Amino acid sequence: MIFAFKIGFLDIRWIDILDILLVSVLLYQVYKLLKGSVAVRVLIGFLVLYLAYLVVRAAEMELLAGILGQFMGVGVLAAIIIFSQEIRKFLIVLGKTTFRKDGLIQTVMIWKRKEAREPFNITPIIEAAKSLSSTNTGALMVFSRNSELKFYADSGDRLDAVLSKRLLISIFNKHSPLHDGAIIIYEGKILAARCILPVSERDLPANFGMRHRAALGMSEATDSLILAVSEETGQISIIRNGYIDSNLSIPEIRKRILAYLSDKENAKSKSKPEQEDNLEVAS
Ligand SMILES: Nc1ncnc2c1ncn2[C@@H]1O[C@H](COP(=O)(O)OP(=O)(O)OP(=O)(O)O)[C@@H](O)[C@H]1O
Repeated sequence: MIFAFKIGFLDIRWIDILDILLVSVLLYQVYKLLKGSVAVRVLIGFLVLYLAYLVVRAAEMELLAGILGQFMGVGVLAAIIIFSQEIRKFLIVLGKTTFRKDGLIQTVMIWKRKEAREPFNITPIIEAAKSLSSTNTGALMVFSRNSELKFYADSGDRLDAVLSKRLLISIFNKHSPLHDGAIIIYEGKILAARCILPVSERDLPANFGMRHRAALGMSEATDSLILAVSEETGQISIIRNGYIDSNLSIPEIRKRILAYLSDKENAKSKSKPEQEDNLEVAS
């Protein structure tokens, strides 16, 4: 056997290094696929349990290793059920890139391009939000920076439309067949309208209705930022990571959206509140 080097009593082989590299690449790809969805937390939970199992087994703690081993066995089956949608998506992506000419190179190029992504022009959104607010027209806009939020986009009508103030106002016009539900904005386009968002179970002040509850639920379940315009008050709110920020000035709204899109948010708006029962509504 050819050994690469030795750490203490451990003989590291070249094949071990390759093994570690491949597992790292695989884990990173799975993380990228799940990033932005609640499934990533479940995945981290599984990984922590698996690491604990390896440590306990190496320490020869028979009883605990047995219990964790049983759990891991069932865990694999449970993971397949929990991640069935993601596994399907992963296999589709894999199939698409493998069978395309120079698929792997193309995939790497796409990732590289996404790393260097610049935020798009959000002026039409800001202008539309101002106009919707002044006419007390309810609106719900979900911004996503790293995924199409396919599960949610599929619940509505696919548009793939170029952003414009007039289009946004038309969509949220009370007589428009597209006005109900949320729109999803991704890479400078309106991906879909009439999307159904997950609803938060938390207690909210009476002045917030279903629209804000759905915005809050979406911010808890995904890595998105949501802009909501209240139908009653015309107030514009930014919802992110389980926080609702109302009464923001227009420049502040613009700043928050741009910071989110360029991944330059400050720690406060990124982090979760320390106390779960805090009412995370800043107005
Ligand atoms: N789960 C959901 N996903 C997406 N949109 C939703 C959801 N629930 C409600 N909405 C949107 O909110 C709209 C209004 O709901 P409702 O009348 O309860 O809110 P509201 O009292 O005007 O809300 P708010 O005060 O939060 O603006 C619905 O017509 C729909 O467009």
